[in-house]
Amino acid sequence: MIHVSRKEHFNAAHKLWNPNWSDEKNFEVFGPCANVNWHGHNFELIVTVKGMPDPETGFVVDLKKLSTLIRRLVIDKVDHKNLNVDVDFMQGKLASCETLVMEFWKILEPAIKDITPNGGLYKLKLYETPRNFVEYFGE
Ligand SMILES: Nc1nc2c(c(=O)[nH]1)N=C([C@H](O)[C@H](O)COP(=O)(O)OP(=O)(O)OP(=O)(O)O)CN2
Repeated sequence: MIHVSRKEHFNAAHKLWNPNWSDEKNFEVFGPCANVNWHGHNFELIVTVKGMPDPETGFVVDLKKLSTLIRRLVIDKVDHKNLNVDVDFMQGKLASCETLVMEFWKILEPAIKDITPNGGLYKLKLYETPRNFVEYFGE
């Protein structure tokens, strides 16, 4: 099995805020990430596909097709957006990295299967800052 990865980039605003809590509790738990007027990040999303190379192309997945798919299905929906306000699949959800990768997985997994006949989505890695990142394997 070979792992093949593509990195994409997006900028987005958000705030960490639990609507079931008081303002005081949100500020206590989330600190500056609960800033009422939002804050932004330069996110990096790394999508890893696992599979066997096709004997006719040598590819596990065509990286150009993978990039086009990630941009169309995910990046175009979140880039230069407010994650809490503008993004349909984040409505009513806490705008953490954990939530984002789980939502990205639901969108990307079936679409990647279609372009990866001998494999599929293996891992999503999302950097929110150069030092904060999460990884998700679909379970
Ligand atoms: N488990 C999670 N914890 C936190 C998340 C998250 O999505 N999941 N998010 C945040 C904030 O949105 C943001 O990432 C905090 O940024 P910051 O602490 O400023 O991160 P830096 O790496 O830039 O900070 P340094 O202190 O300079 O290293 C918080 N927690």
